[in-house]
Amino acid sequence: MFYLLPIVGAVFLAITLIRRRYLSPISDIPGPFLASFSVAWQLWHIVQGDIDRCARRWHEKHGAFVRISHDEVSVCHPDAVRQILLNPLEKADFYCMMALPDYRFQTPMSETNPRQHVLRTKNLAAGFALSHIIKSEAHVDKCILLLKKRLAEFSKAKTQINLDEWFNYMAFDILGEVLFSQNFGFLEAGKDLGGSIANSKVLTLYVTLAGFFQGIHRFTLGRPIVNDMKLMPTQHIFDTTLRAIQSRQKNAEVRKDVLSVWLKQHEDHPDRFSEKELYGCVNMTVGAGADTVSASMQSFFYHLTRNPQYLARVKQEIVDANLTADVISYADATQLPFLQACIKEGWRMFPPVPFGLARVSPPDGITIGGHYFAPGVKLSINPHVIHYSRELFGEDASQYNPDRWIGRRAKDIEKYFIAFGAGYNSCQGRNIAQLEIVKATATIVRDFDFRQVDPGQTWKYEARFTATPYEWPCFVTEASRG
Ligand code: HEM
Repeated sequence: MFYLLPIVGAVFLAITLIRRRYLSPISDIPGPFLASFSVAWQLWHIVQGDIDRCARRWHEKHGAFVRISHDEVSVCHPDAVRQILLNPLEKADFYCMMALPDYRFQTPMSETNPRQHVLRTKNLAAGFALSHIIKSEAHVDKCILLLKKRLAEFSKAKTQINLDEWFNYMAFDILGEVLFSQNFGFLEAGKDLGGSIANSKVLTLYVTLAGFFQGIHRFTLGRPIVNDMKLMPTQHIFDTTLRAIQSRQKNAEVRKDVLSVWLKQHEDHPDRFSEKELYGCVNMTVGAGADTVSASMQSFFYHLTRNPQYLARVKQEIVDANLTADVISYADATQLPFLQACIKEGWRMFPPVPFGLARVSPPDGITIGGHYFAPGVKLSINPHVIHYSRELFGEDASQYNPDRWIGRRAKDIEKYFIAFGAGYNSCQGRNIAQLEIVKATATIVRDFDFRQVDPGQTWKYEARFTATPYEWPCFVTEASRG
């Protein structure tokens, strides 16, 4: 009898593959061959780290819709953001993987139901509000000052610097100040303490891949016991968070930081905001808030270094505004329209989340651009693909041009700018990101000049759920301030 098993298995597999390829409601959508019956195409390009560029090439060839797996269509259409992200559609089950370190630690990010998501988000809203975050501005300044000190040291020593590392240290330390009233000490030490940064790269790869195999994940590394015994190979980032919380408990100078607001929320509503959820949310924030900021800072300087005409304009704008404080204030920096345009163009050219934000077609299905998608089909929007669309951003979509964000044209393209996502699931840390990025870019572009060691070298990066460039070493010099 057992000899029949392989035959039954092979027949079952063949039927599944044929059904997926020829009889699925998305069989008519063009796409890579492997994607027509499996998730193999996505997995391969996640491992390769080029899923953003590959998806873009397929869209350039086939237009608005590309089938990127047996049950998922990548969409790049003028109505896509409005109909997919701004509509309260369920998120794809991929997001369940975002409960970290394991499923007991649910967060808004891991919540796929839009109504439940709104409830979970409410617990965090007061902590993430700009009116609250801005109270930490002086402590953000401390970190930027320390970064400036380090850059000045590199300038004097005339040694090359890897900006990916230093911007990551800054972002981590600022997160520490804003969340826990104390930085992590990365800028002071000048190194990746405890391997947290290196580790978060491994975690991103693991989470992005395991999102497709959650059953296996839950029975293996996602089991609570694995986490409780600290066997998770990507444990460092959680340990970093836990250590920060523990050291905060002993800190006599704790301010009204983000954690204090969330702890109060937990005390007031332990039923709807459990201790596990609180810890999950802190993990989520630490995990989401460093490499994305490093990527943004790098994109700003990388593109300006290669476009000296825009660099000169941004510097002149700061000179004209007569901003002389050691660290430019948020209020002042947000009054610099060309600086803002350069930051935004940096995000457009390099969205730190260059991955398909996947939602599920609702019970009645959905029609986009005249094409009907049956209930249950996954529809995803990749910020990289959207941002490089000539149809949406114009013929010069692949060129760095901050001027596109100034004047009348800006309003037309604003609705397609999705570096922070859009709708109910959009980035909750945006205020923190903007506060630090606006201040740090304004201050550093005024006070330093960067020159690539090899000006012809393009940076490298691997696109997974997030992406952070590396390998474009620079020399830094202190700029004269007139
Ligand atoms: C420029 C830097 C950043 C960019 C471009 C960015 C972008 C994004 C994107 C695209 C999403 C997911 C949207 C989706 O899946 O539909 C997201 C989610 C999120 N981000 Fe950010 N992010 C940045 C910085 C930060 C920072 C600094 C923090 C925290 C301090 C943060 C916290 C979060 C959180 C908590 C979520 C989950 C939102 C939810 O599910 O409700 N992000 N971010």
